Amino acid sequence: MAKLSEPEILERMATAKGWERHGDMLIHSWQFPSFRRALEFVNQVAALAEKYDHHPDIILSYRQVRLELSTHSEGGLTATDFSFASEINVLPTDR
Ligand SMILES: C[C@H](O)[C@H](O)[C@H]1CNC2=NC(N)=NC(=O)C2=N1
Repeated sequence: MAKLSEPEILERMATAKGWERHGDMLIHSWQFPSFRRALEFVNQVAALAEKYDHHPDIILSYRQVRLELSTHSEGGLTATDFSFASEINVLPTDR
């Protein structure tokens, strides 16, 4: 999976709702009603990570979850990061 060019990244950012770009990373944070809910969400993300063999950095702080997506092997953002972001965006986050 090739590293995306700057124009390709900018084009895809328009569809990555809620995600912020920080250099070579896509970042999104969520606040959940409880630690249990935050952990459930992390477990769903972990299942996707294993399914797609693509593993975001996951920061769980009490009720808050922050995900950082990047393709380490390419040293940048690839199409996989953007498809992964879309998959995460359809997970329930306000249950
Ligand atoms: C062999 C396996 O495909 C690689 O180690 C994968 C696993 N998950 C990964 N996840 C992410 N985010 N970047 C990678 O480069 C990566 N490499």
